[in-house]
Amino acid sequence: MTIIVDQPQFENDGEEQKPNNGEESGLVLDGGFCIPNTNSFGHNFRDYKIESERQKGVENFYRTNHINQTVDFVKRMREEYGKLDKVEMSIWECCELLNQVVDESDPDLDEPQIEHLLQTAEAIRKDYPNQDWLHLTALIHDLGKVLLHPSFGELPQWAVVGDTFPVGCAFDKSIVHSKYFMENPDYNNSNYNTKCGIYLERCGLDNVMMSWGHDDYMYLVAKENGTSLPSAGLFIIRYHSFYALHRSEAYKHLMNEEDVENLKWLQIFNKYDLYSKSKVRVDVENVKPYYQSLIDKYFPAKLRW
Ligand SMILES: O[C@H]1[C@H](O)[C@@H](O)[C@H](O)[C@@H](O)[C@H]1O
Ligand SMILES: [Fe+2]
Ligand SMILES: [Fe+2]
Repeated sequence: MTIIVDQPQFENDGEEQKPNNGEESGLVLDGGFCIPNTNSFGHNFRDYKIESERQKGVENFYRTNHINQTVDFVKRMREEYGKLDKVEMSIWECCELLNQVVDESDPDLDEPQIEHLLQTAEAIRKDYPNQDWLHLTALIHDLGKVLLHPSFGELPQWAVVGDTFPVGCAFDKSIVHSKYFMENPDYNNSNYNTKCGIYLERCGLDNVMMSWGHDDYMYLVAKENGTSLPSAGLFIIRYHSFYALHRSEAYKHLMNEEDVENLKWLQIFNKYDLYSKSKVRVDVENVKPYYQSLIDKYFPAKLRW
């Protein structure tokens, strides 16, 4: 594991970094980051087939998730949490609040959530020192998990964490533990169970309803609070759990051209999100001033959640 945890010295020319697609800038997808062979438990990453107590819990999690994430449920959640009337707090306060929640869907993570945020952000910062928006995106990508906290109504795990997928069209086989979709009421609904379902081909992911969880919620919070993060940053936040798309290439027929461009950044980001989960602790106080400066640049001091 090669994450440098001491505050790295980067030259910052203070210039706004515009995202572009990987091809134009000649970005290499592996940016020098070293992918470890095993997770904190000594297993392969995202191996959902291993026989273990933890995996039983994860499988049970996905069963409930796949049964309950329906078009109706997503509509209700979007409406309720779109009000942003639950809490008022800063981004950093939310990072700290997140330490009080546990993600039961994750077979790889065994650290407090803030460790994961900073490990991801520091690893990506090392390889892409000039893309400050990407560092901040990494820091905040999982903040939507505060939906598990009592001050947000303490939503159940299945409504907050785990991989996401579109609702309103057929569930793809590549989704983790996809057999449990057979028990989802939308599974037999002929409006919802075809390749495009209620959507048009190439309609753009912005027009597609994703299963409700921390991705879509954090996207909404960032957008509605007027963030100046570029569209690629918002795309990463919104679709980082959509493994069926960014790993298995399912649902590509729903993307428009902007999605295709943004997907390149998501695929870069994913490696850091997934493989930086390690026992190497980040010195939070040491790196906080840097991340606070990014928060000040891209967000208001207080946000509505
Ligand atoms: O279990 C994990 C975890 O909940 C992550 O935050 C999410 O982004 C992943 O997609 C999921 O597999
Ligand atoms: Fe996540
Ligand atoms: Fe994450």
